[in-house]
Order: sequence, then C-alpha cells, then structure tokens
Amino acid sequence: MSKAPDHEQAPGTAPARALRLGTRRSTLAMAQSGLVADQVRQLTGRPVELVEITTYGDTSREHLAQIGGTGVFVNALRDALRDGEIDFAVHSLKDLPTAQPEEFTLAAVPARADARDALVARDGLGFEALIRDAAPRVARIGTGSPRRMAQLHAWARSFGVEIETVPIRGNIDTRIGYVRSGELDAVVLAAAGLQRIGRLAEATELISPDAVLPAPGQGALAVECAASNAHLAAQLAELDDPHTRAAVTAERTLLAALEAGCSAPVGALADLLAEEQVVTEMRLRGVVGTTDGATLVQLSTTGPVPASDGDETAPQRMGRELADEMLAKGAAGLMGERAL
Ligand SMILES: NCc1[nH]cc(CCC(=O)O)c1CC(=O)O
Repeated sequence: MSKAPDHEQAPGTAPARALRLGTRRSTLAMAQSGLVADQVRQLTGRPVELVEITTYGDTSREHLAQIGGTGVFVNALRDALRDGEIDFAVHSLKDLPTAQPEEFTLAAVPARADARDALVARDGLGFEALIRDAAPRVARIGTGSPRRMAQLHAWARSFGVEIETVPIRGNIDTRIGYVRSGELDAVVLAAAGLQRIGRLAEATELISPDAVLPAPGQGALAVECAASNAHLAAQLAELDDPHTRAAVTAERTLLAALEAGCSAPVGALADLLAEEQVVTEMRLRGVVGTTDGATLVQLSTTGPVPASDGDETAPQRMGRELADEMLAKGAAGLMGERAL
C-alpha cells in the first residue's frame, strides 16, 4: 500500500471523524469486521470504530430455512447504513442476496480465505472413517444447510453408506458443542469461519470441493457502503481483490441465474488458473440437488478471463452459461423440491 492517506490532518483542523463500521456481535462477525477495520485504518489513516448491530438472524431461534434465509443477516446492517448510523458494513459474501440494491455499493471484495467446508468430527475422524466407524448405526451429522445435506448424503452413498443429517442452529461454538457433548458425530462448518475465530485446528477434515462444493461466495467478505458516499467507496475499493471479485461474480451469477436463494441447495466454486502469476483461465463448478442427495446435477466449465482489469463480463457470462446448462439438465425441478 504505497498510497498516502488523503485524510491527513491539516494544521488547526479537527481530527478526521472516525469511520463507523457496523458489525453483528457474534464472535465471527466481530473477527471479520476487526480484520477489515485494521485494513481501512491503514488505508485511510482514519480511526475506525465498531458499532454493534443486532440482526434478526442473530436473535431468531428458528432454523435459517424457516426464516427464509436470504438476507436475514444483512438487512439490519443495511438499515443502519441507510439511516446514517454507520458508514460501512462487512458481510459474509455468501449471506448477501445476489440482487444488489442501487442505494448500496459493494465497494470491495477482499482476498478470499479458504472457501471449503470443514468437518469437525468426534475422535479426530475424517468423513469416510467416521461413517464407517459409526456402523451399524448411521453417523449423525449436524447441518441445516440444504446444500450441505444434498452433497453429504451423496458423498456417503458413494461409499455405500447412509448418514443422517440433523438441522442445527447457533454460533460456531454452539455447533461444535454438539460434537463435544456426544450428541452428534460431526458438524460441518465453513473453514473460513473456523479460521477467522482461531479454531481451524478443530477441523478433522477440510472437505474437498470434489465432494462438497461450497456456497457461492463462501470464504469471501463484502465491504458495503451507501452509494451516495462515492468518496468512501473509492477508498474502500483499495481493499478489493480482483481475482476474488471475478470468482465470486461467476459463482453469484450462476446462483442468480438458477433463481435460487441462499438457503437453496446450490454449491458453486470458481478457481482461477494462473500462469506466471497472471490469471488466464477460470474453472467454474456448480451443483444443485435434492436434499436427500439422491439426484445431483453437477457441471463445470472452463473459460478465459481477462487479466485483473476489473472486467466482470467474462465471469458473468460463465455463470449464466453454466446455469443454462444446469437448467437444461433439470436443475429447476430439483430446486422445486427444496423444503423451505
Ligand atoms: N451461513 C452462516 C455463515 N455465513 C458465513 C459463514 C462462515 C464464513 C464464510 O463462509 O465466509 C457462516 C457459517 C458457516 O457456514 O459455517
């Protein structure tokens, strides 16, 4: 970061007002916001103050699927942005609805953390060992995500073994607690979340995307401000990672084109292939299935992407084209069966 802060205090003027960063109060949200706050302090030279906002997703005891999934974690932060209570917000990108309202700018998508799901199982077991070890019982694996359910059932069946998935809610600590108490054999969580709260060592397997594709945008953050605040948006844009932006754009375009919400059983992951550190190609994989894992439509495509010039056309086209192919293979019918 060689750019000089443009908020240096002129002699005799008041110090720059602190930027207010709205955050949910969960350990994960605070960790994510803290990371971004540090980067923004460095970039702008301005103090950044965390403002805690309680969202419906934090207070509801219902399962995510029952409260409609899309946007529950996001709306309270956007309300605070709209009301001018905060200057910017950090979201988990996978919780952000695919339609971007005009009044908010997705100013930055910082470099992505590990996109994979992680298994936290009893006795240090990986997935295959766990489901075999549980026999003649079936392993009970905690997840309320239709996407994880569909792919975990299909993965277990590829070993000729059945599993039971058990819907769970709560923060990461609560979820891991079900394994520690012996109530469940394992839970599945985003690796990025575990990593950000310093508990990645508790993962007993980082699940290969060949077995379980993560949610579109998983592991990436979204830094959002009011569209009217163009000066701040330009400053925050320094945090943007064009490769991550290209990947998540392809994944989210696929999701949008499948007309699915974030609680739908859609997995997607774009990998960028680089030659001598220049990104030349992108592979986009997508999956949609029934929650019992009996039917999955899983396809991938590879295409050239322009170097990191911010062009979103190629990733968007790949996302749309892959969605069209998946729909042609019956993806829409599978999503129609989702239990909401
Ligand atoms: N659905 C909740 C949610 N939103 C973002 C993360 C983790 C961080 C990330 O994926 O970026 C999680 C928890 C989880 O899925 O385990």
